[in-house]
Amino acid sequence: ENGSAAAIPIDPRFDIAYVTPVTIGTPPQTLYLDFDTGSSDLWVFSSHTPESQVRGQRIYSPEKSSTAKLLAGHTWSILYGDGSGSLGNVYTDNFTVGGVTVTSQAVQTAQQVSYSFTSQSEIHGLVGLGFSTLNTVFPNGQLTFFDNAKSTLDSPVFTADLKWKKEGTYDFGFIDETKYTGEITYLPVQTDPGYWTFTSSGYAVGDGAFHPASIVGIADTGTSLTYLPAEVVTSYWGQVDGAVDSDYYGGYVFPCSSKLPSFTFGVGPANITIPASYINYAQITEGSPVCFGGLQSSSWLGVNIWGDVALKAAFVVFNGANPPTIGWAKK
Ligand SMILES: Cc1ccc(-c2noc([C@H]3C[C@@H](O)CN3)n2)cc1F
Repeated sequence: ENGSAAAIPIDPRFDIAYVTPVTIGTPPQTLYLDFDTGSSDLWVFSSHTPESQVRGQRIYSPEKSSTAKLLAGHTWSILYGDGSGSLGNVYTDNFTVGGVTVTSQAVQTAQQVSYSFTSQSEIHGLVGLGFSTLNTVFPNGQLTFFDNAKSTLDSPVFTADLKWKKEGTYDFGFIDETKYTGEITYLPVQTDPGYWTFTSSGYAVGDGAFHPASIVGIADTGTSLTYLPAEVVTSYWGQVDGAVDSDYYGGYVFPCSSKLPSFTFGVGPANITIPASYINYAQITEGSPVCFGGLQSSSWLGVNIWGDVALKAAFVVFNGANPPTIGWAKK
């Protein structure tokens, strides 16, 4: 059975993250989770999360679900790129997204969450859509929702149609031709260690010349911004008067009044253009004349990350066939 679910920006001012409604258990408990192609744990705020660490989030209570089963002796612990993290134990239960149901999905219940999760009341947990090799459950790693659902889908794919400051969609099992224009360009995916890793064929700043290059990076719906090699972001921000790479603000900032160039990245023989508006990410603080860039250096990360700032400029197909591929189309 195929499915489609909303990807809702959690903040109307800037696209810090997107959440998607899911139901867990019997009777169904609805939570809004952050679908993250950059990790592979499905975890939720729960009745096991200390009240001091819960601030407005909806919780999953396995003890109220007749279909919940404790996965005895199993624990998990995960750390995200920004240093946040969570840990806990594991149940299996019915899990439904946009009409697609997995009857025995490993649902990781949080017994601890870091402060950045506690302070983000709109995110009630994560659904990892990376490869299951990244799952942190011990002693037996668990399968992602997509890996469990794959065999029931018409096609072993899911697509991301994220939007700028608007609600987009995640589709499961099919490719909706109305969501993109032109052709989808498919690229090979390196699945080791478990990210959707692909190689971009280069970049251009604004209407400038295209620079052929091999930029190896991950497609990561759970990361807000896009992080690329220093020489790429230096040539981009070099076109913006007053832009500086600020230690104080932790990245490239620029005068909010600046006219930014767009940014184009190669996907095989094709390309995707990120509009300037997506790169004018947010004011440092409400009303500040200083703005934070959506394109940042990956130098300190050790990996290039095509996060939401790039993904929302495209229709992206995560093809879980063997071998997996990733498809990019304009929209
Ligand atoms: C509070 C909070 C913090 C981080 C994240 C988060 N989710 O996905 C990711 C990226 C980074 C990489 O680890 C995998 N994908 N980061 C979500 C949060 F709600």
